[in-house]
Amino acid sequence: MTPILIQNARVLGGDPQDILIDDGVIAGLGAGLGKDGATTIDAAGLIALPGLVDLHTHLREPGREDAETVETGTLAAARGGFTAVHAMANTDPVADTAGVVEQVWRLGREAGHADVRPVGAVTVGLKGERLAELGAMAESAAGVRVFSDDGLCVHDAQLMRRALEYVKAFDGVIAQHAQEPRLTEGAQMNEGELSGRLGLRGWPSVAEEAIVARDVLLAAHVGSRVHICHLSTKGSVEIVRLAKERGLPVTAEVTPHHLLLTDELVAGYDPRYKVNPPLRTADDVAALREALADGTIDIVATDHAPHPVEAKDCEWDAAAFGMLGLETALSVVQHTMVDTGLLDWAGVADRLSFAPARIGRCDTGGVPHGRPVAVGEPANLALVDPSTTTTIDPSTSASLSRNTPYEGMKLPGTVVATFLRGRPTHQAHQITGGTAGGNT
Ligand SMILES: NC(=O)N[C@@H](CC(=O)O)C(=O)O
Ligand SMILES: [Zn+2]
Ligand SMILES: [Zn+2]
Repeated sequence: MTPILIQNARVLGGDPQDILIDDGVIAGLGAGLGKDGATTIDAAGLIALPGLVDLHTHLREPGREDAETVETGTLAAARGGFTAVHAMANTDPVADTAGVVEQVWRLGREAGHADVRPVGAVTVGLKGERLAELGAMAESAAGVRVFSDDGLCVHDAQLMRRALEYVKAFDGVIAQHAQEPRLTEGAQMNEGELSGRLGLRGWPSVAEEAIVARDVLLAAHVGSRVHICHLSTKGSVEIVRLAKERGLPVTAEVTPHHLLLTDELVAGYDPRYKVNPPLRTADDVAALREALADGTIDIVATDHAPHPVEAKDCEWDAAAFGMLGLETALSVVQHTMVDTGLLDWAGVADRLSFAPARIGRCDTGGVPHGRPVAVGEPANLALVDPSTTTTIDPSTSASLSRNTPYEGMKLPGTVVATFLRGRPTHQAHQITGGTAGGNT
């Protein structure tokens, strides 16, 4: 492959530098680099970030290839600046065996748009009755380290304890969808004054917080890692903050939509805003932003949840829960965190690349992600233009689904290019500008 010389990129938002990519790795970093025969990219004004890592993606394959496939979902990932995604286990069949996780992992390799790290189910068939073959999934070619029944909560405390104990042996983590099922039967939106007015069954904050509190205590008791999926309430933030002050082994994620959108949007009964956990109040949003800024919440994870048109183009009650997220995540984070002064680009690199790779244990080993932008590291990179504004148009999405809540919204920032081990997996437009050194 021809070497690539990225010129004058602001690495993690710092001073402009050149990045030389050769043979899939970062071969040079500094001002005024030259390389005969390299393809050059003028990156003046662009931010260079480590390739983003999503700890929470629904790719829908196998089983719901009408909503998304590994191919289309990872293409959406590349467009969003991601070089690795963790594919949730709530597929059909469920990813609860070494065979299924290896199949998903292999499909990712074949597509080649982003590395796919399968998440293994905690319980057989997501039924919450007995543990799946966690060890076999960990030892499989997919090397699973993250286990989750996401979509459903592992609500049986004894099963949760056993799962936490089991994954300790291979440094795995249980990613919990924190939802007390008895407190959320038939729930349709955030419980509050508005749910009463709209006549929709409420999903109370305490249903999340009760599980977060329990699992933090269980993880402490067992000495094993728990990760909280899509944290959505101020109360959950307070519990995680307290747990971290005590040094307990807990990490947490927030989605882009919970950083931006509130339950007020539900007033029009538009199922685009139907998601689990539900959109909460402005007070919750403020607490989530603050927690992401101060590190109480470790990462942003998209919870990219594609659904076919018929699952969303219907009455609120009948509609599916979930929103697209991969292609818009960075723009929403820029809008809510960077442009508000809460986080700088180095912070964005941490919350969307370094930290998720550490939690998913893909920061070391054969094809590492979330590595520093430094000489000798794999050239997994995203180039971002923060000065642009785009009106979100679902018809241009790489996803097979269209259920974005941002349709028509103006959001800042464009992912101009993404590189996976030096190979461009996305280019917003032709960015290469000829050949460096000598004749062009
Ligand atoms: N977030 C959602 O509303 N839906 C997810 C499941 C989940 O993440 O809990 C899905 O699989 O569609
Ligand atoms: Zn979930
Ligand atoms: Zn999910």
